[in-house]
Amino acid sequence: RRPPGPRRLPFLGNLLQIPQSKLWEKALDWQREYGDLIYLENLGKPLLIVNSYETAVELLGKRSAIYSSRPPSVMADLEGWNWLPSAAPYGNYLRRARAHQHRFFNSPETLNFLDSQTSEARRTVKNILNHPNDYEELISRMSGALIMKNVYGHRISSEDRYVNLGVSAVKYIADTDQYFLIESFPFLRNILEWFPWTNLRQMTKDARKVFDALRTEQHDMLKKQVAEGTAKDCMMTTLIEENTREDGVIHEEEEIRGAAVTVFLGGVHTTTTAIMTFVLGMLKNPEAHRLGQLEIDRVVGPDRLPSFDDKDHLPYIQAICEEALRYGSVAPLGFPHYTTEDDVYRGFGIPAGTSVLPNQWAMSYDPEIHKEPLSFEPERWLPTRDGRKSDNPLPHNYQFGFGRRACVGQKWAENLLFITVATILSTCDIEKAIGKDGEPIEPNDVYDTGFVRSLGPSQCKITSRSLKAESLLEASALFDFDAKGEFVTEA
Ligand code: HEM
Repeated sequence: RRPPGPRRLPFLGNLLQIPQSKLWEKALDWQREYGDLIYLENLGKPLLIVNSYETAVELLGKRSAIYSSRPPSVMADLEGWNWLPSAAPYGNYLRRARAHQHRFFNSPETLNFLDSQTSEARRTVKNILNHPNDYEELISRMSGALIMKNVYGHRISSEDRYVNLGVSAVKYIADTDQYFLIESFPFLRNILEWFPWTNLRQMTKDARKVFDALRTEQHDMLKKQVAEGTAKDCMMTTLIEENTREDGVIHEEEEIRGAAVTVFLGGVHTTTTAIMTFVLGMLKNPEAHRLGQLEIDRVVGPDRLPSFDDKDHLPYIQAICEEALRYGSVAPLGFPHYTTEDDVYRGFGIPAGTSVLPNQWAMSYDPEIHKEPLSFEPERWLPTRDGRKSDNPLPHNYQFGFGRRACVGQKWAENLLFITVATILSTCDIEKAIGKDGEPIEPNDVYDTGFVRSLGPSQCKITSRSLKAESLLEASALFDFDAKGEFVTEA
């Protein structure tokens, strides 16, 4: 007996009922009829959508020994990205690559990149005040610049080759959905490759070039710099230095390469969407904007900019960040997990080879859980006057995935979100723009519907709060700051 779900047709299964986009919304509709587990089959391939946090923790967390693989992908082989650890099946290669990622992103060394996050956030806010209409581009550039600096010690240029490679790579991975026929019937690949109008052969050739360049270029340059003693402090320098044996061979070199590229590909769009959602939230809810500024003024005051040391004293800012993670629901269906053994849950059989999708969007938008889910309300995450806290799981506990595949960059992303939100609120006013008719223009609330959502800019006014704020930002563009907000020199 399979878990409940819409009726399946012979051979096609649920192919005709599965929508082309926003499957997460359809799955929440289905919940009324079938409960929080929805079982589907797509041309014979089993698919399980998990709508509730509790069940996701039960299956993907507590039973992670058998729920932690990724579905095999023919397109990953064809396009040459099957070496990315985030796409790898659960096993030793993945475990070793994740250990390298954790070595840098979740060890005390994490503290080192707090400095660069503070500096880059300040620099970016200063640029936003100079070019408010470009705020989306500047926020995206900030995430990219920081990842490149932290991972490869590379300062990006305005037309950076590696950043452009990253954008193309993410697009190739996201577009693989279009090739579901090849995924379902791998033998078709041989036929379709010869059909000139599918352009498959050329497309996969171009994709391979992109992924090959990502795999080798920065890595090889870093190796050279480490050998010459000119490498900057960053994840790759740390990993290469620590893993180079006496004979010069780098232990687990493939895992180290893969670990770095996945972090680069996984970190930029996701963090950008979370920060863009914060700006949207401020436009949707001016009272939240006002309360955030009041808290910053009380805790930080007008004579300095916020730093990570202030975090524990800024509960309202933290609640704004939680709400940005909920509202943005960056990866609405997470990344697919894949079962490696048969399992039984609540009396239902879940076969080995099932793709399991945690519906992180439903966890954020289920109206049975969140009152008025379409409102941006940081108050949801604050204790009430009598000290009662919300019973709902905090978005940072589910928006970054589950179990042994959970996001390795969570702390990094949460920190960048916090310091950007705090810096913007301490120095800028964000308001709706006024249209020709004299009425405020409603912000852009429509997300792109890829497997990682993105949000374009709104027409809005971003202005400086005071001359003092401007001069503090001006000074930060000239100097770097450490995690306590003290000036430090670049050396
Ligand atoms: C708001 C920002 C972010 C969100 C919402 C997010 C979300 C996620 C989610 C949902 C997954 C899949 C987890 C699963 O399979 O259960 C994931 C995986 C991953 N994320 Fe993030 N992420 C963010 C930022 C970052 C950053 C900044 C980095 C790197 C610095 C990063 C690196 C990764 C990597 C490497 C994986 C693959 C893990 C694996 O397959 O083993 N992410 N992320």
